[in-house]
Amino acid sequence: MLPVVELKGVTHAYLGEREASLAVEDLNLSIGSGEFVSLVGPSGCGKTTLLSIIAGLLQPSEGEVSVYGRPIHNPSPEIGYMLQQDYLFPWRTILENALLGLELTGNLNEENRRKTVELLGDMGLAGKEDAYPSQLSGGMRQRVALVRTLATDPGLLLLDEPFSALDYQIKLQLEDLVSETLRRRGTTAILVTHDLSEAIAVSNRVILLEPNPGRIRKVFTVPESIREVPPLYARDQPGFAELFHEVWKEMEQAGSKSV
Ligand SMILES: Nc1ncnc2c1ncn2[C@@H]1O[C@H](COP(=O)(O)OP(=O)(O)OP(=O)(O)O)[C@@H](O)[C@H]1O
Repeated sequence: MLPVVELKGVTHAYLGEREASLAVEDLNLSIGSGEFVSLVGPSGCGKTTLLSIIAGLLQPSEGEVSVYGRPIHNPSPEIGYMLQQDYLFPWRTILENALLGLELTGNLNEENRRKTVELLGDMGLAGKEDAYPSQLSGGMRQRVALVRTLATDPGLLLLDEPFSALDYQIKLQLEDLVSETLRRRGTTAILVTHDLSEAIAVSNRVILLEPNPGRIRKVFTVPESIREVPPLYARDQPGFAELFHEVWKEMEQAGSKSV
């Protein structure tokens, strides 16, 4: 089957006034349909750069990126992008915020509106449609942002530390909710996170990048015994602690890579 995301020899250098700095170098990666992949690694190893390239927001200096078999040069409605901050408009109600993506892509109709209301309900936000963002908790606002992203039904979802600003308890609940929703929809997802246990709990594969320049250091496949339960319980599954230590050790070595 055709991969959803394919990177071939992707290199990116940011051009400064005097010199260019190599952010990522020769990345090769293939992500299949419905797969959940996490990108982890020390600060500055190129996780956000890579996500921006896959989103079509940044053109790599070298190499090829394709999504659904087509080269990516611009953002596309097939690709949803969710960030750490929720970026809800304070003057719009929850439902109006949730419908924004559909409005912008010219896809707002009665059917999609009904589906979005349903999705708000799935995310535990029933009855909040007419509230304003300031009346909601941080965790609720983040769920609205997720509904807004999912409402356009992207086949590929890019998540850049979407849970990192939340309380631990809320973060665990959201991991479960997101993971369940994406599995049900068959959405392919790439998550950038600094939280190794989150990465292992939600993913099929954990990709460890190393810095200077950003390269793939190691790919860890999460065993089925961990995948078969929701993320909240994955942490208690046999093999979880061992895999966590393995990734942790490798990440420490990646972090000590000299400039
Ligand atoms: N706009 C930019 N201009 C110049 N250099 C940049 C720019 N954005 C990132 N870089 C550099 O590219 C490298 C990779 O940065 P990137 O933000 O992709 O890493 P990251 O792994 O997401 O980091 P973090 O975990 O700290 O968010 C770093 O050396 C960074 O300084």
